[in-house]
Order: sequence, then structure tokens, then C-alpha cells
Amino acid sequence: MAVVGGGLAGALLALRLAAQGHGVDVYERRSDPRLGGADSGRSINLGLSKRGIHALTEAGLIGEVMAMTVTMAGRVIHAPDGSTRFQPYGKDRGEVLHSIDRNELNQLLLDRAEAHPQVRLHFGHRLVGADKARRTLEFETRDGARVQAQAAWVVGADGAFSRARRELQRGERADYHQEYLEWGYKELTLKPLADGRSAIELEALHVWPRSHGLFVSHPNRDGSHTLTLFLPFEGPDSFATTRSEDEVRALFAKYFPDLVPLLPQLVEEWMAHPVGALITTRTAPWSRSDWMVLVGDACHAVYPFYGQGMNSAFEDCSALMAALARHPQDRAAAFADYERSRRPHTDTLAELSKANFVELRQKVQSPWFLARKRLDVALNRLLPRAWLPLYTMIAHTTMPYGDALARAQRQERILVGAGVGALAVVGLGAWLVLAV
Ligand SMILES: Cc1cc2nc3c(=O)[nH]c(=O)nc-3n(C[C@H](O)[C@H](O)[C@H](O)COP(=O)(O)OP(=O)(O)OC[C@H]3O[C@@H](n4cnc5c(N)ncnc54)[C@H](O)[C@@H]3O)c2cc1C
Ligand SMILES: NC(=O)C1=CN([C@@H]2O[C@H](COP(=O)(O)OP(=O)(O)OC[C@H]3O[C@@H](n4cnc5c(N)ncnc54)[C@H](OP(=O)(O)O)[C@@H]3O)[C@@H](O)[C@H]2O)C=CC1
Ligand SMILES: Nc1ccccc1C(=O)C[C@H](N)C(=O)O
Repeated sequence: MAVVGGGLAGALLALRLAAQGHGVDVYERRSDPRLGGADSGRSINLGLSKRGIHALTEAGLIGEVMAMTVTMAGRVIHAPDGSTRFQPYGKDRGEVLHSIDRNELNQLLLDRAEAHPQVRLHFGHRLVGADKARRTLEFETRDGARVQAQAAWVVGADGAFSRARRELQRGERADYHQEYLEWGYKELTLKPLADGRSAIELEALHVWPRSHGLFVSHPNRDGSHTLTLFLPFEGPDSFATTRSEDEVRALFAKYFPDLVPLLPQLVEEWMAHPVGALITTRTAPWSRSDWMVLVGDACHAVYPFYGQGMNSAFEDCSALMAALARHPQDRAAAFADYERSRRPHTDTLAELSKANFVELRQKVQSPWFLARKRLDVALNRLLPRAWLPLYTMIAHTTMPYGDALARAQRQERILVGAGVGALAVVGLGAWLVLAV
């Protein structure tokens, strides 16, 4: 069988399938990232949380992966006046996120996959076509040659701009919805101090929320942080209007003055680094007969603001493996079962990811929002089984995303009901006092 895409989900799934006895050919468009080189990917680092941890545990890799991470105990919010405020990610040190370099993680997964005798990796192979009737895939290699491969069945794990999805849907009654965010992103590096210490709190995700831009940073083990600036593509103070050195300096002086002394290479990095686009996709079906099935961003790309893209892609691998185990004799039924049980929840994740953009940009500075967060954590400490904040359920449990949202909405209704009740009691009390 074949896996298209040797990224995060593709490499993990290859390993899991090989462990079940499948012979797996992995086709990856890039050259081998372990050899370095220009197209070995960007330096994005990612927040690993419970769902990803669970899937990596199933694959027996969690020990090695954890050794590559930096703990993020909470968010540090940087206000425009330079003051900071810490918001923990959960009720205790067990409820944290883990920052990991995507390239390092990908390389580890590829190493482990390649070490399995049942796995063969083919780099520099870009999927360009598929013949569903003949069960063949067509790839373009680095030198522009076309090669064909026969595959008993195929997993499309080729990311947000998936070619496998396009091929799966060709000539079918299929849905595809893609939404672009009007904001793009650019990565910058906040280097460690001369003595190797981090210039800002290491064990946290940092956020600089502004009306017109948002910086988020993930820590690295060497004390540096990868900063991601989210900014509108067009309009005033946008990527379109920030092109010259003076424009870059002016943007930072206006919105992020506290970052300027920490980024001596700001202008050089700004000029050298690309602006990335962000999309949300929804698609159906996720599979075709017993031949092809999609996982990860290929079937549900989400905005990165909840930090769940990779985690949900890894969770897909677990869900697909479980569905295959439930239907050992009927792969088509396994694919359909996987999609049925999973798609409503990844649809919910897409909405949650959009909502967290608003939370990070606007809400995190509101006193009302912060009080509400604190109440959530306090109730969770008091009633650890009965009361679970939404963030806790998404980041620190494997509860299906849709169930987590429904439960959070029920809790919200209880809180509103209790608030209205409390107000009514106070009001009644006041009336009685006045009436006597
Ligand atoms: C700025 C940013 C921050 C993020 N932060 C987080 C975070 O904190 N936590 C989190 O969980 N997620 C995060 N994500 C999301 C995460 O990166 C993705 O969800 C994750 O990489 C998806 O994994 P995947 O295996 O589905 O796809 P990918 O990891 O993209 O792998 C797809 C692979 O397929 C290959 N490929 C593509 N086309 C072809 C083709 N035609 N033929 C062969 N191979 C092909 C690609 O080269 C790639 O290697 C973030 C994303 C961004 C952009
Ligand atoms: N949800 C999201 O919005 C995002 C998710 N991601 C995820 O992270 C993964 C890796 O990220 P990264 O290495 O930065 O990926 P890139 O942004 O470098 O994209 C990888 C490839 O996808 C194709 N591509 C990029 N943008 C578009 C577009 N607008 N329309 C069509 N094709 C496009 C290009 O292929 P070609 O050169 O052949 O044209 C590009 O080389 C992605 O595969 C994706 O799954 C990444 C960015 C955004
Ligand atoms: N990975 C990201 C990339 C960009 C923006 C935010 C994130 C986050 O993970 C935010 C985190 N989940 C938070 O809620 O604080």
C-alpha cells in the first residue's frame, strides 16, 4: 500500500501500518529533510498536546518525542504598555503544552519509519495523478520524469493543498470548501541572550495581541523562540504596506516597541522570510471505495490558533487504525466508519480554531474574559470531574471535539442560570429589606 506525503501524519501512519504487517511505500514531494537543504521546510514549531501525545504513545515514540520538547505552562500576554500577564493552560503542571520543532519531529518519525523493514521512503516524488480504476498513482520526480506506481490502497497525507484529495474527488459527487484568512503570517527568530538564557520566560507561549496584528511565540530548547507574526495581507499596516526597511521599523515601533530591542536581525529576517497563507478546508467524502482515504490537513486544514492541526492529524491516524481493526475484512467499511466517527468533530475544530483567533487577538486582554477564565479554573479545581473548561477538554483530553464543545455549552448554560438565579436572590432580598 502507499502513503502520499511523508509529513507528520504520513510518517506516523506508515509506522503504525508497517507494525500491523503492511508493506508501505511513502511518497514525499520534498527531498529528504534529514539531509538538510533548501526545501527541508520552514522552522515552524508546534504545540503538542494530549491528542498528539496519545497517538505517539500508541506508536511507542512518546519518550523520544518528549525529550525534544519545551514545556509551555501557559500563555504570557504582552500588553501594549509592555506589562505582562500569565494565564496557565490548566489547573496544574500536568496540564501543559509542549513546544516541538516540526522539522525535528518529522525527521524522527521518518527515521523510525525507515528503520522498519516494511517501509520504503521515496523522496522527491510529487503526486500528480491517480487512476482509480487501475489503482495506479503517478508521480513527478526531481528531474521532471513521470513514474507510475501500483498501490493496493492509498492514504492521502499530503497536507492542506492535497493533490490526493483532488484526485480522489475527480469525477465524483464530492464537496470541497476552502476559506482563506485575510491575514497571513511571517516567522521571525528571537535569539537567546549571550549566556544562552532565554530573553523572555522560556516555558510559555507568548502572545502580543494587537488590534492590527498578533505575535505568537513558541520556545525552542536552545533558549530561542520562533515568533509568528499574523498581519492582514492588505490595507493599512499590512504585509502589503510593510515592504521597505523603514516601513518594517515603523510597524514595529507602532505596535510592538518592546520586541524591537529583542530582534536585532528584524529587518534582514523580514526581507528573507516568506509570507504564508492560512486556510480552513472541509471536504467530503474522505475516502473512495476501499482504495483511497485521507488523513490530517488533507481532509481538514484548520487555522493554527488552537494549536490542534498536528494533534488532530495524529488523532486521525489513531482513528483510522482503530476503524481498520474494527473491520478487518472490509476496508471500505473501515474508511466509511472512520469518516463517520471523525468528520463532525474536525468540523467543530475548524470553528473552534477560528474562535481562538478572536480570543488571542481581542479577548485575552479583557478583565471580564480573564475573570471568566479564572472562574472556570477554580470550578475545575473544586469539581475536577464535573467541571471541565473548554480549553482543558480540547488540549488535555481525547474527548471528541464536538462532545467537548457541547459539554462546554452545557456548562455555560449552568453558569448563566446560576448567575441569573443569584441575581434574582439578591434582588428578592433587597426588595424584602426595602418592603419591610
Ligand atoms: C503557523 C502554523 C502554526 C501551527 N501550529 C500548530 C500547533 O501549535 N499545534 C498543532 O497541532 N498544529 C499546528 N499547526 C498545524 C500543523 O502544522 C499541521 O496541521 C500539520 O502539519 C498537518 O500534518 P499533515 O501530516 O496532515 O500534513 P503535513 O505535515 O503538511 O505533511 C504533508 C506532507 O505531504 C507532502 N506533500 C504535499 N503535496 C504532495 C504531493 N503532491 N505528493 C507527495 N507529497 C506531498 C508535503 O511536502 C508534506 O511533507 C500549525 C500550522 C501553521 C501553518
Ligand atoms: N491550515 C493552514 O492554513 C496551513 C497549514 N499548513 C500545513 O503545514 C504544512 C506544511 O507547511 P509548509 O511547509 O509551510 O507548506 P507550504 O506553505 O510551503 O506549502 C507546501 C506546498 O503547498 C503548495 N501550496 C502552498 N500554498 C498554496 C496555495 N495557496 N495554493 C495551492 N498550493 C499551495 C505549494 O506547492 P507547489 O510548490 O507545488 O505549488 C507549496 O510548496 C502544509 O502542508 C499544511 O498541511 C501550512 C500552512 C497553512
Ligand atoms: N500554535 C499556535 C500558532 C499560532 C497561534 C496560536 C497557536 C496556539 O497554539 C495558541 C494556544 N493554543 C493558546 O490558545 O494559547
